[in-house]
Amino acid sequence: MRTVASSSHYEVHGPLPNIQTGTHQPTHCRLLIDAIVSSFDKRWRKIHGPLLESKPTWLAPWHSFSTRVLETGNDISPFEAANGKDPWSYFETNPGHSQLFNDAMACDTRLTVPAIIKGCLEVFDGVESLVDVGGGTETALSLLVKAFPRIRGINFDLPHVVAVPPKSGSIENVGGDMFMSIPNADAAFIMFSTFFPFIIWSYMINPYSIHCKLQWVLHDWDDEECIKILKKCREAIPEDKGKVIIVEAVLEEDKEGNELGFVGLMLDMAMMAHTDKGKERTLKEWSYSSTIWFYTIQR
Ligand SMILES: C[S@@+](CC[C@H](N)C(=O)[O-])C[C@H]1O[C@@H](n2cnc3c(N)ncnc32)[C@H](O)[C@@H]1O
Repeated sequence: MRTVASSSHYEVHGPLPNIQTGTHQPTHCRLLIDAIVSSFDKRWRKIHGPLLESKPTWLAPWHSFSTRVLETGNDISPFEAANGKDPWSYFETNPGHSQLFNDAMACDTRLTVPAIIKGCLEVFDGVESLVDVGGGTETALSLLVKAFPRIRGINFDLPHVVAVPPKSGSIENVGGDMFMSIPNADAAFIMFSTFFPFIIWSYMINPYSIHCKLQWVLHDWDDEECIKILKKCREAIPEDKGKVIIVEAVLEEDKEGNELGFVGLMLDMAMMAHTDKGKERTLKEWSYSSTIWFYTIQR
């Protein structure tokens, strides 16, 4: 077992069996986030998630949720059925709601990125430039660049998201569509804000040069769409080195009574309500890739 982090806040467990990678030995560390969880109640009041979740726009999809579940071949998400557009198009024409969504994402990010920095420090070894794919309003990158001042950060998101005034002068903001093209960088990061448990996948091409980051983005999309996004990430990073870091929730199978199992299921339902084909995935579903270096961080 390789120890990634050990402190009073984090407990490191051994590797999971049956996870194979190509050339690199997988590392699996479970980190207990006591500090964050214990302060959660206090922070909750400052978290924008409940504000977002209680908005009529966000609540309406749940009223047609059963139709989505019961009717096969129903490809329009309850969000689109209720609001006439998919969330990303809706946000484009509703700046107030867009800001609320981005603030909610940023709140989650402020909880999880410090845990990533503390628990998975070596993932960022040797990283010189990092593009945060679907990075929202640059919260994750601000924290990462502060922790690793050598990193040149590129925050990449839809044009209307990066059009809001940047938080930090040190991060480059680029607007675009990740299905078309992703700005070149040493590393890409994909994260779609959510609560624990989450998983960091580090697609290893070269262990010392990280090139792409995706944080909580892939759970918005089905497998085919994820493959398209990942191919664009591959094009964005240098051929001979670099990696894509993916931060996502992981559903746990066969864990009856797991107190946080319900959180994953709740997120899975939220994806069903708010996105066309998004879903949370189990460890088995994430394990299809052949060369993975990964960590899970879990309460
Ligand atoms: C759930 S948010 C995650 C934000 C951020 N990664 C975080 O963890 O807080 C998903 C992000 O993907 C962005 N997004 C959706 N479709 C996109 C596209 N086609 N190209 C680029 N970004 C996109 C959204 O605007 C949003 O900021």
